[in-house]
Amino acid sequence: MKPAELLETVGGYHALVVRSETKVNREVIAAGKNLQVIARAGIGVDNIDLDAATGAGIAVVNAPTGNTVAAAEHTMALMLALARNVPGAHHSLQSGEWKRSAFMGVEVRDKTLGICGLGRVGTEVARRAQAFGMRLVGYDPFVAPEYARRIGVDLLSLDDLLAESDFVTLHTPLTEGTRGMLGMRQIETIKPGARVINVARGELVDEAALLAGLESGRLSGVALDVFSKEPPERGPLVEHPRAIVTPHLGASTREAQREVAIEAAEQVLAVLRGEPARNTVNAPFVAPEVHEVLAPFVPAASVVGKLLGFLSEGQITGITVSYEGEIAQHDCRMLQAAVLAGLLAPVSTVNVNLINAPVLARERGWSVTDQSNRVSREYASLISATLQTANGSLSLSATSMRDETHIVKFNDYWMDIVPNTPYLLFVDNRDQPGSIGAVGTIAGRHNINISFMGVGRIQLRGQAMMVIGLDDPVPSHVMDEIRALSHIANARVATLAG
Ligand SMILES: NC(=O)c1ccc[n+]([C@@H]2O[C@H](COP(=O)([O-])OP(=O)(O)OC[C@H]3O[C@@H](n4cnc5c(N)ncnc54)[C@H](O)[C@@H]3O)[C@@H](O)[C@H]2O)c1
Ligand SMILES: O=C(O)[C@H](O)COP(=O)(O)O
Repeated sequence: MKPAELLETVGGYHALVVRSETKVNREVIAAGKNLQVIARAGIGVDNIDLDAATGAGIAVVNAPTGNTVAAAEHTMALMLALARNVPGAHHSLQSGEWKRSAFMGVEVRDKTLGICGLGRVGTEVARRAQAFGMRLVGYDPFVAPEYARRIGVDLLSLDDLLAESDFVTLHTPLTEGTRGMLGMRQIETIKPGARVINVARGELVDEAALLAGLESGRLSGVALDVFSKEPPERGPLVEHPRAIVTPHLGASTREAQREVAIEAAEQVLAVLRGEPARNTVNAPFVAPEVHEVLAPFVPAASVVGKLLGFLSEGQITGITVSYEGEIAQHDCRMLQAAVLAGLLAPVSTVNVNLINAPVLARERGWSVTDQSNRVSREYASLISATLQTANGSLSLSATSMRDETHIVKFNDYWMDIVPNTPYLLFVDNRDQPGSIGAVGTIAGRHNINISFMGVGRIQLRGQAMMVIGLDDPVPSHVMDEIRALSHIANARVATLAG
């Protein structure tokens, strides 16, 4: 689709699947009112505005393994084409010439191949280059020397790699640390006669420096599959007789496209079903076995957040979420996000979910902290949150039993209520005969149906917390009537419906 057509169409869809050419910018994301997931049928997500997607609560997933071999094979194709001048010789013969001496090549055997980035593609390139009898050196500060040794690569600094390599191939992602990693200084000091291959990202190299290297003769050749601007302008680099260029074909094999399509589609389905997707780029990955343990606590976490929001008074400054028991054995960021989403959804105009809730909380300047305790004395698993506000703090704890959320503690009051009514009335009262009846009488007089009631008290005839499940809303004048009762210190209503 052309950008204008995409903008016009995207609003009608829940999922968008793209390759690198489609720019999923802020405008597209804003127009994608129903989008829940953007899938990149490939690796690089530099064409997707991740901040905008995260802010809008849209999951971004990629397919990082399906095209690895295709990219590695294209690298080998370009390396051999550079060594043997294949495109130039082909072009010459097709234009009627028979020039054998003009296309004298070099062998790759016994040559040094410098691999920058020893990830998936870099590793596959190393395996294949070994079969050609090449000496392998690598630059990747993020892999262990033991790993490099296992794949037959000697780790070097970038400068040493450039000084020793006959062929240099780039396989890093584009990051602020890798942008322009082959610049003017590197090309000026690279081993004389070196050949450079880039099947990763155009911005990793300074294209003017490459051209200068070709023109000065420092570089014997360059092979580029990717460009800082795609398609690139025609010009001296793209048209240089010792440059081989392909239009971003690294992943373009039938096999790779089938694999990345499957990888992307499976994850789109997972996100739409509310299950964890393997390669979510803008949210923490939750392994299926961990998801199984944590998922039942998501509704409990969300109710805790929602109730705290309704019950809090005064400016919110921060929140502490704690996990006890079995859930605390796992990475609980998903539950923290559920508490925050529960808290933020009723007061936000944007769709709040597990993806954007932490970002939205940060944007409000809240301090969000976590605590884990693998031992829970009262429940197999317990999730609690304490909200810090300008007026003090407020805490709630919940668990999940028999597929139901149970609110089991409000501040210091232990209780056990299942919040399955549209409204919950929290009443701080003095524990004395007639106090429950008085509240019930007011509700009855105003035709407000009570579904259940629970009481938590610290000591007999002391302060107590009454929690009443209601089927009907409580108008403000009725709340005033309840608050006016002599034994009532405060009363607050929370809406759970919707
Ligand atoms: N041309 C194509 O069609 C095509 C196809 C597939 C992949 N790619 C590109 O190839 C690149 C590699 O993909 P991959 O799947 O191997 O990624 P990967 O994440 O598996 O590996 C990248 C490696 O780069 C290393 N790295 C990160 N920062 C570095 C730095 N500053 N210096 C040195 N090393 C650094 C990482 O430690 C990692 O080992 C990506 O840019 C990807 O987008 C292009
Ligand atoms: O990042 C990638 O996966 C590659 O650059 C391939 O991009 P493509 O899907 O547009 O071919």
